[in-house]
Amino acid sequence: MHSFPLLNPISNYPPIHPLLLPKLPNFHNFHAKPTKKMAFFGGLGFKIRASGSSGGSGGEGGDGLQTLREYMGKNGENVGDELVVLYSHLEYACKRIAALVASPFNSTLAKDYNADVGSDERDKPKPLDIVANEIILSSLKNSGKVAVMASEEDDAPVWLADDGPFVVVLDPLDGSRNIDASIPTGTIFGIYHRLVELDHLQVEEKAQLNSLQSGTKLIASGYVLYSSATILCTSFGLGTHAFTLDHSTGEFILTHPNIKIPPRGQIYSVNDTRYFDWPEGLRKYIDTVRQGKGKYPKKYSARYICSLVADFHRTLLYGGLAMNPRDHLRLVYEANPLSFLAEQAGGKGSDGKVRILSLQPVKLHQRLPLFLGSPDDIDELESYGNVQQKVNPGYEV
Ligand SMILES: O=P(O)(O)OC[C@H]1O[C@](O)(COP(=O)(O)O)[C@@H](O)[C@@H]1O
Repeated sequence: MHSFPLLNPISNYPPIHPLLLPKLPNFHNFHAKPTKKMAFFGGLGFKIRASGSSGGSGGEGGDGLQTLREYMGKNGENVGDELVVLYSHLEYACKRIAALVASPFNSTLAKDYNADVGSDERDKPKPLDIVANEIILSSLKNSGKVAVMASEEDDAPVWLADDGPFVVVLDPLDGSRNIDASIPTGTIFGIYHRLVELDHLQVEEKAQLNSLQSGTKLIASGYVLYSSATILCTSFGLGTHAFTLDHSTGEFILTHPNIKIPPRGQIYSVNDTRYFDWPEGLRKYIDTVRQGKGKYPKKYSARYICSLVADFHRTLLYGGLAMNPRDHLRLVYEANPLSFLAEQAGGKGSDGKVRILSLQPVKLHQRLPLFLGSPDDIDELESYGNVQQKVNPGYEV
């Protein structure tokens, strides 16, 4: 029997430094610029032209492909060098997380950690959440561009650099409770400018206040979906665009420029075993659309992965609604960044009554009902009035 050397999945992405590689065809070079040939090996054997407000076609390397870095650069959306540096560190962290969640070692890490954790596991951070958090923290620190990082996994925001121009809020690994079944997971992030007018305050206070900015102040947000493909979907305020990781080159390639959510979908996404804890309005709405008796005379179907990034990603592409009607998801780390993306794609983010981005966060870990999706579907849902689940007894699974 062969025995394979044990690689630490956390510290081995990319697995081999390119300078140590023997002379191989260039699709093995993780740092090379994508070419058509390399893209073929990565499964991206088609041409894409960036559309959108940037004027778009600039930044392509003549091969019809555009990387995230090119898209952000001077010939693309031109978001500024500092944000480009920040994104390259964030990208790197997310590639490491993608490698980690796909690694045979992730369950080993989980077991080691769980040995020390008490019986009330459900709302405790899962081990991979913590590892992912550390990976992102270290990358953001190295970028030198982040003043403060506020993470769902930390009680308080971490102050990183006095002169960092940006504030990053994030959920490092959402959906990780299903990781043992290889269910898709995701990283969600939002980016604000550092509030220079708060620079004179004590670190704790300015860290907190910078992280509690209203969603209307977001300058960028995004998610990375770890699924059959690793997809980084982002917006800098000029549309929502998705980039797929080409594993042969290590580059995120623009595959879904200017996503437009359909005005209506035919899918609702919710944990509907909670039906009997729902208020009358929400029950009525779901009963109506699944019978095809709503304003859109089609019978709706249910899809619920129970992984917010995956449910939201599908909703962005196919339309309909992704919702969690109880006070469970977080305004700062999840609802605001995803609502920003939804709006930039022509969709809506609502708490069932008002626009998510209009809410001023008062607590870092503030939870709320969240409804994201097609504009006409969200409007119809809100018209039922009473759709927020106030009964929240706690659920075991
Ligand atoms: O238990 P519910 O209400 O179906 O909630 C599921 C949602 O919770 C999440 O798992 C996040 O919850 P955690 O932050 O506790 O992991 C989402 O990915 C998912 O959409």
